[in-house]
Amino acid sequence: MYYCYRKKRYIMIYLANSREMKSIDTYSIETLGIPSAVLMERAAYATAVRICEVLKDTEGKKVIAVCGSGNNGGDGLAVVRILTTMGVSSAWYMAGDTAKATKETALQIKILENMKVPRCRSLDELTQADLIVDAIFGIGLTRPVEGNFARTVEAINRCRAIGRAAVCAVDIPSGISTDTGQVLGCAVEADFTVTFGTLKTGLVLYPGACHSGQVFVENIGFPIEATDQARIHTFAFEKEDIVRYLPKRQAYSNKGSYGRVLVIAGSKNMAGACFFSARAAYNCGCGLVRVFTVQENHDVILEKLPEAVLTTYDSTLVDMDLLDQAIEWADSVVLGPGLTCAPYAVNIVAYTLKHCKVPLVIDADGLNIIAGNGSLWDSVPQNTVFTPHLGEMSRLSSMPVGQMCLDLPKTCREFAKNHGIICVLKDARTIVSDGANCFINLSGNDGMATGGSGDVLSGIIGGFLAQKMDPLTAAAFGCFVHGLAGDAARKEKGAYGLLASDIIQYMSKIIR
Ligand SMILES: NC(=O)C1=CN([C@@H]2O[C@H](COP(=O)(O)OP(=O)(O)OC[C@H]3O[C@@H](n4cnc5c(N)ncnc54)[C@H](OP(=O)(O)O)[C@@H]3O)[C@@H](O)[C@H]2O)[C@@H](O)CC1
Ligand SMILES: Nc1ncnc2c1ncn2[C@@H]1O[C@H](COP(=O)(O)OP(=O)(O)O)[C@@H](O)[C@H]1O
Ligand SMILES: [K+]
Repeated sequence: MYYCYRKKRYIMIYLANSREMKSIDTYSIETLGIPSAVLMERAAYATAVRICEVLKDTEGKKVIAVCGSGNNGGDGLAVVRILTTMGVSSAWYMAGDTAKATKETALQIKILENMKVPRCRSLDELTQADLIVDAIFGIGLTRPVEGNFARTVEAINRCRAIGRAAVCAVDIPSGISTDTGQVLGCAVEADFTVTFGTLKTGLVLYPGACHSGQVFVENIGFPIEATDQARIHTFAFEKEDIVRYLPKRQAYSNKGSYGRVLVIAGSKNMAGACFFSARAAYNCGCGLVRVFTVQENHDVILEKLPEAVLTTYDSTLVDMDLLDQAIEWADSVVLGPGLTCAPYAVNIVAYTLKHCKVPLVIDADGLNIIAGNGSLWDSVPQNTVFTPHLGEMSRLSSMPVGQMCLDLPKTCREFAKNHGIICVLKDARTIVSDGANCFINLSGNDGMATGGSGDVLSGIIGGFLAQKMDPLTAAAFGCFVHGLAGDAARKEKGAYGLLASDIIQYMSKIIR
């Protein structure tokens, strides 16, 4: 859960990487002249207040800050001073070399020494803490945590694991990469994180999100122009964005006003994929859905989704004129769920890629067919939305999954840029990119790791495309709505019993 002070300042949530965050810092300090000590004081005060809230009754409780020699350490030291002045028993431990302290951090050390605030000299003393402030590394972490630093991180994690102390991370848990959320060597596991100015990508991407606990985003006085000039390029939707982005309904309208989606999906014994995709397209408001599928699925689709228009084909002899008419009819096309990779399906995909002039979503076997037939790339229309999960992405890009996971936003952005498409890289935190900007989806849950869940997503994106949403927004907003519906379904049904059909059912609670 993310608490942002920034309400109404921007549409959507901004997610900074370390370069962008440093640019905000530097611009505020060097160009606008805000003293760095002022920012540090506000950061520390906000953290101290959150710590008091979490501890509730601070009487008899002890806080120890573990500090590095960079400005993250300076924040931790200032927290100790502020808590001390609030009457909270506090102490500090230097994990970094004091000789290397930045001038801001050196100043904080001097003040604590002047105030005679107790300094811990051994990691063993951490066991006396009720709450440990992790201020070893913030956005300045540049390499894996090793040696004494690693031992310090492990000592903090041990105190937390035995239930001795809660842990508050300052800005980001030490050891987590601000850019990728990866653990660099080892990382602190926090109960909560107080971060400054804006959310960081590393706080929401896994495994960083698991290490961060609850995240509080605090305003420490960065002016808006400092954020603007940093040109942050990663965003996330929040619930308030639903009404802003949802296609408007008009009283003076008819089903022709809300677009027609063609779902080219399903195969023998795979009727569910086209049903899920088509039903989800209807549920996000589009006017008409046509399903183009094998004749074996005729009865089941008519029974399960009588609202759909149906065109069926004989897979032993696909009538391309029928496909052509269906494509001509559509305002958007969803291609691939449950299609199989049989030769007839390859022909369908090749034909659709060549002749489709409306926005296109390619999912599942549509992706596998392109991965297995490289020449098809030549006919992929610009701005087509690709929705691979990690396995499909690995087949498409020939990159091992492990390598992709080291930097999912980069993998997604570069793939989109290289192919001129919109990439929806599906995972526990789905990333969407057009090659320049990135969206990280913050909705959804592990209950959605269930068959058919991805088919639902392709239908939602197709439905928004048919309603004239631009492809990047349709893809990113589609993921957000999909995840919110999954969250609503989980709330009532739990994670274990959650089915793809529940996601569809709960969509109408999210968009109304
Ligand atoms: N600017 C401001 O005024 C404000 C900043 N703020 C706060 O400052 C934080 C950023 O501070 P920062 O830039 O000083 O970096 P920080 O995260 O403390 O670490 C840098 C130190 O770590 C070292 N180091 C890195 N990796 C290492 C490793 N693996 N193993 C060992 N050493 C390693 C690195 O050493 P070096 O690479 O130079 O050898 C350097 O000494 C930010 O997160 C926020 O909390 C707020 O108060 C708002 C105002
Ligand atoms: N742990 C999770 N947290 C959030 N979303 C998830 C999680 N696991 C799966 N999902 C979502 O569920 C969907 C699964 O899609 P996909 O793997 O294509 O499923 P299928 O092929 O069964 O339809 C994706 O949108 C993915 O982001
Ligand atoms: K930290």
